[in-house]
Amino acid sequence: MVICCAAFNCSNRQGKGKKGAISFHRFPLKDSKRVTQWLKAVQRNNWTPTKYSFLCSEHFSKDCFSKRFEDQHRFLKPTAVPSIFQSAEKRATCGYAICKRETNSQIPEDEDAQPTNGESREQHSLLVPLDQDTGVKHKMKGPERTTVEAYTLDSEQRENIVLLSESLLTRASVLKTGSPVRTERSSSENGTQTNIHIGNWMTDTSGISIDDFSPPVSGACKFIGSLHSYSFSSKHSRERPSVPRDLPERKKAKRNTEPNNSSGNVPLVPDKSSLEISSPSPLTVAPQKSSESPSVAPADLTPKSATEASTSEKGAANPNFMSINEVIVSASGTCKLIDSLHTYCFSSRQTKSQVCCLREQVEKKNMELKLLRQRVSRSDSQVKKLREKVAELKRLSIPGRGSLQSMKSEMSLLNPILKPLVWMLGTWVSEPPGDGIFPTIQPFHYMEEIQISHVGQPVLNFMFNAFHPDTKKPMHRECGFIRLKPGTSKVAFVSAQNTGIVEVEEGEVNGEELTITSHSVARISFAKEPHVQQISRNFRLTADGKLEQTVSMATSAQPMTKHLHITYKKVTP
Ligand code: HEM
Repeated sequence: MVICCAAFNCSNRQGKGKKGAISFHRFPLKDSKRVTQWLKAVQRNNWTPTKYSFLCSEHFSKDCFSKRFEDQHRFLKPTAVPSIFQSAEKRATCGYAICKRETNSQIPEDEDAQPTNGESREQHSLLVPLDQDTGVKHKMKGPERTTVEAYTLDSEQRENIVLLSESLLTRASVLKTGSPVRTERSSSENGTQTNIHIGNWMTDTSGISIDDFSPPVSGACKFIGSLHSYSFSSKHSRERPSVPRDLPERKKAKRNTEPNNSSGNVPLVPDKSSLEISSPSPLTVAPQKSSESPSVAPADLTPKSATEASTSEKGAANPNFMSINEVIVSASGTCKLIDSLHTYCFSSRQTKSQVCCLREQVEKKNMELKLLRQRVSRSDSQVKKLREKVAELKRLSIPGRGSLQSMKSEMSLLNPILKPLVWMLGTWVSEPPGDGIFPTIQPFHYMEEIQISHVGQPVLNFMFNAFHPDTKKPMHRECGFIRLKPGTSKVAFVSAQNTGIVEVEEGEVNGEELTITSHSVARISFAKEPHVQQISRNFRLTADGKLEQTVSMATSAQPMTKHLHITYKKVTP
C-alpha cells in the first residue's frame, strides 16, 4: 500500500524524497477527541479518515515529536495535533491545482497552438483536485503537469473515463456484494475491447490502471477517494462554459470509418459476467447487452457543450446511447454515492469493531456465567454434603427428642415442690458414652438420652433410653416418675424397665445430688436370670454442669456391684 499524506494539497507519500525525512502518522481513530482535533485541522469536507489515512510529519510542529535517546528516532507524541496546513483562504482560491499533462511530447506548450497531424493539440489547463489519498494524480502520465482534456479526449482519456465508469460500477458492485471484478482488454481491428469479469482483479494498460484502486478490502477507502478525485475532474470538465467545435479531421475520418461496434459506444453497464467495450468515441457511450448487435454511430460527432451534448444525445436515434457528458454527469453525480460508500465503509468498520467489542463482552459474560455455574455446582455439592451430614446427624441422634411432653414441661410453671430437683430437669445426652460393667458380663459402652421433665404437677417425669453406640439399636429403656415428699428432701423414684422389672427406689436429695436405693423390685414371671435383687443410684450435677449417674446392683449371684457409669450433657434448657 502506498502511504500518502491525506492533507489537502500535500503530495507527500512514502518513498518520495529523502528516506526518513518525512514520516507518516495514522489518524488516532481510537481517540475520538484527538481525531476530531486532527479532522478540524485537516479541514477536508465530507471526508472520513480510515486506518489507512495518514498525515505526514510536515503538518506537525517540532514540539509534536519526541526523540529516542539512543538513536534519535522520531516519535509523534501521543498528544500531538497537526497544525501546519494551507490556509483556508488560499484553499478557496486555489483549492484545485492547475495542472497540465502533455498528451504528446511534441505538443507545444502554447495553448493557442493548433493541432497537427489531425490530432487535437489543445491543451486545457484544468483544475484537478489534489486528493493525496487517491493516488490518481501520481499514476497519471506526466509527472508534473497533468491536463485532462475536457472536450476533445484522446483515446487514453476516453479509456480513463470508460475505466472510471467501469470501476464505479464494478467497485460499487464489489463494495455491495463483496465480489471482485476482473477486467480484460484486448485490441482488435475495431479498437480496444474491455471485458469486465466479476471474480478477479486485473491490471489494464490504460492511463489509470485497476491497480490504482487499492485492493478490494484493505484499500477500499483509498479507492473511494480516487473515485472522488476522478469524479471531480470529470465534473469540472462538464462545467466548462465552451466547447471546441472543431474536431480534428483525422479523428472524424477515423470515427466515420470505424465499424458500428466501435463507433464510440462503450458499455456502461456490464453484463453479469462480462462486458465488452469497443473502441470508444469521446462523445458517446452506450450500454450494450451481450446479445445486442453493434450500435449505430452517432450522426453528429461534433463535440458539444455539456448541455447540448446531453440534450442532443438524449434525443439520438438509439436511446441506449449516452453522451460522454451524461457519462460524466453520471460519474460526477456519483460523488454522493462515493461519500455514501465512504461513510458506509467507515461505519461498517466501526460496526465491525463494535461487533468485536460485543463479542468480547459476550465471551467475558460467558466466562462469568461459566464461573458462576461452577460456583453454583460447588454450592450444590456443598448443600448435598450438608444434607448428608444432617441426615447422618439425624441417624446419630437419639430418637424421641422434642416430644410434646417436654414442650409442655418447658411451657408449664414448675411446681414449687419440685424446686430441690430443678437441677435434674432437661434433656440430657450421654457424653462420653456410658460404661457398663458387671463381674458376670463383658464390659460395654452405651449411649443414652434421658429426659426429665414436668407438666406443672409436683412430680418429675423421666424416660431413659439407651442405644448401642455403633448400631444405634435400642437397648435398655425405662421410664417413671420422681416425687418429693412436700416440705422434705425425701424422694421416691418409681421405674418400669423394658427388661420386665419394676422397682421403687427412695432416698434424699441433697443439694444437687440425689441418692436412692430400691426397697421393692418386681419382675415378670419369665424375666431373665440372674434376677436383680437390689438397685442403687446416684445422680449429681457436676461442677461443669453435667449430669452424672452411677448404678449399682445386686443379683442373686453377685453382691452389690457397680453396673453403670455415665455422664450426660444438657442439650435443652
Ligand atoms: C437399673 C437398671 C438396670 C438393671 C437393674 C440391670 C440389670 C441387669 C442384670 C441383672 C443383668 C444380668 C447380669 C448377669 O448376667 O450376671 C444385666 C446385664 C446387662 N445389662 Fe443391665 N441393668 C440395668 C441397666 C442397664 C442399662 C442402662 C444398660 C445399657 C445398655 C444395661 C446393659 C446390660 C448388658 C449389656 C448386660 C449383659 C447382658 C448379657 O450379657 O446378656 N443394663 N443387667
